[in-house]
Parts: sequence; structure tokens; C-alpha cells
Amino acid sequence: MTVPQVLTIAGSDCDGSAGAQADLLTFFHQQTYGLSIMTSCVAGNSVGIQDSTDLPHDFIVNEFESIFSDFHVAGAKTGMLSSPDVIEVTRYYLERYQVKNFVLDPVIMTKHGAQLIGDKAVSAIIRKLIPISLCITPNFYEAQVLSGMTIKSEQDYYSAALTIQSEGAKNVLIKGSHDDVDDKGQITDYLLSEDGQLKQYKKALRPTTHINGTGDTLSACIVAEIAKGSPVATAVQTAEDYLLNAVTWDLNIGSKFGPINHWGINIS
Ligand SMILES: Nc1ncnc2c1ncn2[C@@H]1O[C@H](COP(=O)(O)OP(=O)(O)O)[C@@H](O)[C@H]1O
Ligand SMILES: Cc1ncc(COP(=O)(O)O)c(N)n1
Repeated sequence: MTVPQVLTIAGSDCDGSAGAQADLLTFFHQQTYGLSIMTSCVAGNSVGIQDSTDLPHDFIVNEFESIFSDFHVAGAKTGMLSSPDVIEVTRYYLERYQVKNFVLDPVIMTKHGAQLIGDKAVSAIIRKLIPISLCITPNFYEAQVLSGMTIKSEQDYYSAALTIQSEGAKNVLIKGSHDDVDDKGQITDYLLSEDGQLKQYKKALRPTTHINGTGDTLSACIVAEIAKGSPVATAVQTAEDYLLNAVTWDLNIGSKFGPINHWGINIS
């Protein structure tokens, strides 16, 4: 039996809710085989982050060698890459092994607007990774950083996506602000496709604190679906449905901001 092999290059989150752990759960659920290159390790839980450490550069290079010397990588995504060096080495291997199905989750700002990585890493993401990405998935805050624009209206989402596309990303999915809830209680994600079409994905904003790993999971589901052969817009729709169900059926895990439910879509 052959299944697509999909790679995440990301940080480890020891509570299993986000980072590479969320990606691997998603790859498994979407019936792809998950490979993972760890870049850093976070000691954290549903309450917050207690400690974190970056893995040594030589070790990360060895991880890339181990993966690419043996496996056929049908798609790859990145998560938290905290240094220009790790961004550089990621670019090198994705280019050398011609990984075309590359989904860039630019983990720069938390969903609450706090910056997670330094300015040099941000500029390395723009210079090295955006130009080779098939799809980039910034949240509302990251879209503003990457476009240098303030987003206040639907037209602004479109203009920011166009700017990010001009930096080299083929498809740009901006995850809309959770404050922009429409009169039906829905939030919107905006996809600017390679052909210039703008598509909106709307879903109910669920009143839950179990939201750790939402961004990781969305991008992991997109790359898994693309690796299976879906066009980008279809892969995004599958990921949107996965997410809506993952935040609808809360798991009673963690005392504050808990994990999402990767089986949620099987319940509905
Ligand atoms: N409470 C929620 N209700 C419905 N969808 C949500 C909720 N929280 C996150 N999502 C969805 O999860 C996906 C990830 O978005 P977001 O949480 O904004 O990203 P990030 O984790 O990168 O900040 C988006 O499609 C967003 O709409
Ligand atoms: C190691 C690591 N990488 C990424 C995230 C982002 O999580 P989210 O998907 O909730 O934005 C995280 N919390 N931890």
C-alpha cells in the first residue's frame, strides 16, 4: 500500500497540542505518513510556556539528511523556525530535493498578537521561504507584518494578500481576525489563488478555550490534502471543515487553553 509521505519542519510542543505533534496527528488522520524534523523544543502546557530550547544546528542538518536520503517527500510544511540559520537550511533542502508542495505557516505572531521570533528570522522567512512556497497561511497579525499593511476591511485583506503574493507565494490564505465576526456569528479566511481569484471561507466562531494548535493543524491538513492530489482551494476547504469540527467537540484536557479535537470531524 502506498500513501504520501509528508514532512513537518517545526518545534515540539510537549503537551501534544501544537507544533509538530499537532501536525503529525493531522497527517495521520488524513491518511498520510508523517515525517518530522524538530527545530526546537517547548516545555509548555495549557496554561503557558515554561521553557524552550533550540536544537543544535548540526543536529538539525542531520535530521534533514536522514529524511531526504531515504524518504520520498510528497509535501512539506514549516512551523516555528526561530533563527535565520534554520530557515536557510530549510530552503536549501526543499530546493535541493525539489519539494514543490510546500506550505509555509509563518509562525511569527500568536493568535493574540505577541511576536514569537526575532526580526532577522522574519526577514529570512520573507527572503528565503516565501519565494518557494506553494501556499502561505499567515494569521491576521502575521499578514500585517508580512505585507507591511494595517488590515481594517475586506479590501485590505485582498491588498495584503496581493502584496504577499508579490513576494513570491503562489497562493495566500489569510486567516481572518477572530474579532471580525459577521451578523451570522461567522469568521472568514481569505484565499488569493495563483490565478488571481479571491475565495472566502466562512465558519462559525466557536466559544471555546480549546484552540491550541489550530494554525498548525490547518496548514498540516492543507499540505496532506495537496500531497494526496487535491488542488489548493479544495485542500483549504477540507482543512476548514477539519478545523470547525476540531474546535466544536471540546476534549476535557488541560485547565486553560486546551488542545483541539482531531477526531471532531468523525463525530459530525
Ligand atoms: N474558536 C474558533 N471557532 C472557529 N474556528 C476557529 C476558532 N479558532 C480558530 N479557528 C480557525 O482555525 C484556523 C486557524 O486560525 P488561527 O487560530 O487564527 O491561526 P493561528 O493559530 O495561526 O493564529 C482558522 O481557520 C480559524 O478560523
Ligand atoms: C512549537 C509550537 N509551534 C507552533 C505553535 C503555534 O500554535 P497554534 O497553531 O496554536 O498557533 C505552538 N504553540 N508551538
